[in-house]
Amino acid sequence: MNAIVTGKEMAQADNAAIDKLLTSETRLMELAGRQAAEIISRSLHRENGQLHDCGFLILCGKGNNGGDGFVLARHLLNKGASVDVVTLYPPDSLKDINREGLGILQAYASHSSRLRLFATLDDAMNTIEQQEYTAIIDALLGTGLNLEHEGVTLRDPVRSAIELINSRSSQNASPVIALDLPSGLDATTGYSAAPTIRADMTITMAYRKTGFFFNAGPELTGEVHTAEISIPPFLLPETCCREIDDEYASACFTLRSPSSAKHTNGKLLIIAGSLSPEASMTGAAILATRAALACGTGYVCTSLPLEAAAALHATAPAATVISRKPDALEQKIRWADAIVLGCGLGRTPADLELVRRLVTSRVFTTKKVVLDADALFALAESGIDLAQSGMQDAVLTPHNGEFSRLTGLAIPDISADPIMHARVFSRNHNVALLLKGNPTVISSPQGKVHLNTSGTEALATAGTGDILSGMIGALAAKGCSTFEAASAASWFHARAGDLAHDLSSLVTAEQVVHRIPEAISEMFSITPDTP
Ligand SMILES: NC(=O)C1=CN([C@@H]2O[C@H](COP(=O)(O)OP(=O)(O)OC[C@H]3O[C@@H](n4cnc5c(N)ncnc54)[C@H](O)[C@@H]3O)[C@@H](O)[C@H]2O)[C@@H](O)CC1
Ligand SMILES: Nc1ncnc2c1ncn2[C@@H]1O[C@H](COP(=O)(O)OP(=O)(O)O)[C@@H](O)[C@H]1O
Ligand SMILES: [K+]
Repeated sequence: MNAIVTGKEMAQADNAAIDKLLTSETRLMELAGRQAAEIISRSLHRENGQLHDCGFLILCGKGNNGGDGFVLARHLLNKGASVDVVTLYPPDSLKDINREGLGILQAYASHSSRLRLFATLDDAMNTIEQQEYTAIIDALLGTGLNLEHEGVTLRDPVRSAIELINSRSSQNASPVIALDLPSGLDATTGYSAAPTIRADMTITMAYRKTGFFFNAGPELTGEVHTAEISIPPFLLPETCCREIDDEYASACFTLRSPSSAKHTNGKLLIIAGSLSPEASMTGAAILATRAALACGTGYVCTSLPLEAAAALHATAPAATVISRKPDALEQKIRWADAIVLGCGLGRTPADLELVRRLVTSRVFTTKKVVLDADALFALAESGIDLAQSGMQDAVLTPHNGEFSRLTGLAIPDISADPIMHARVFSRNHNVALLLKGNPTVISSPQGKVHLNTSGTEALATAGTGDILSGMIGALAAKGCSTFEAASAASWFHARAGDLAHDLSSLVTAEQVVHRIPEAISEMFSITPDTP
């Protein structure tokens, strides 16, 4: 799984490369600029990587991001391009490494007419206005910018440079390439300053940054390429965020062994669905049950009001049904390898009491447990502290609204930094958390965080959350921890959504369930029977 890092983690890894691997900062910067030139020439589809017919404008700030820009300028020149470089700050305000980078360019300028150096934006304006560029390169700010909140105003000369780049790009269609990240974007949170570069392409150093996935990040980075600059993954903290991929998801999925039996292939209890004279939420139980069966679970038993049993049997005949009677439930809880609690359970006092009783009983808390929907509502209402109740391996699967109710945090605060909030919640309550969204964040009590960046608005329809709960329960029943099950299931769930319909706007929860076998079997090169 690829790492996705915060600004701080990236700076720590940069420092570790320098301190522990004895890689000089100059070498890292050289690799950054050189790799960026390679990526640019590849993306322009140039033969032999030569750029003789290309012209670039590079605007450089005073930090190391600007230093990357000086190195890039040199490598673009070496490939035959013409390059205009604007330095926004006087050389004596630059750090040694960046002054050296600029010094090399100044020496180049005395030999090459293809390089023009401008000491200020004003000096460059006339030239820039008359010139068509193959691309404009933003080397103004990188991971050195930290924003307290969205919309912090930047000062000149950076502000004018960003405004110039954005307006040039909208007038002349000169594509904008951001080095490391679009200037003005906070690498960690995805907050954007006023103004922030709107890039067509971002060439990020070593690892993608968490800010690319949240807040303004997704709209501003354009296509993201990662430049390999010799900062190996072992320099990253164990707990840094990882992106779930097909390899991870399939490693978490256990195929049945030839000698297996139904009771060794995962026994899952789903306590879901409700029926009253006023309303029915039987569908939630049916979707969760069908999703669990579609994941190849050996045995699925669903507890729901018995009047609804016929409806469940009509679409999931392989599942057994039990009532909500305490004795029957307790017996099945003992039997189960994993339990899903909450989808469409209801919010009556009796439902709240059921959840309270279960999450405080040892027979339940020692199982792998998935708590979703109305179980989360009941937890919030009862104020039960899960850390106290001693859940041994549980995952909660809220969307932002449910998480807000559970934590008292405002929804905008949650969406501003979901990774941080998920991490804190998991640690404080000793449970895994799957915070739904695009992307979905999954955190473990030990501080690990996975991001599921796959999936689209195909899943933005009622019932897909019930399906996800059933899938998590299935993978947990088959052997994964709830953290692994939540991570892998969210990936397969998203894939099933992708496969459900050519037009994502028309996807229904039913179609997602139908596609689960295909989403899983394509990982194992098995052709599923068409449902
Ligand atoms: N060893 C390293 O540290 C490496 C760093 N690299 C590059 O270095 C970048 C990070 O370099 P730096 O830490 O020097 O930081 P930056 O280059 O991102 O910029 C920091 C500079 O921006 C200014 N600044 C901060 N907040 C500002 C604001 N609100 N308005 C205007 N100016 C502001 C600061 O005065 C500082 O001089 C990375 O993004 C990457 O491009 C790469 O060269 C790879 C190796
Ligand atoms: N725009 C989107 N892009 C990707 N995934 C989405 C999007 N909208 C919703 N989802 C996913 O769909 C599921 C919806 O779950 P939930 O809100 O609990 O639905 P319900 O309660 O109706 O079943 C979650 O897994 C969520 O991450
Ligand atoms: K930049």
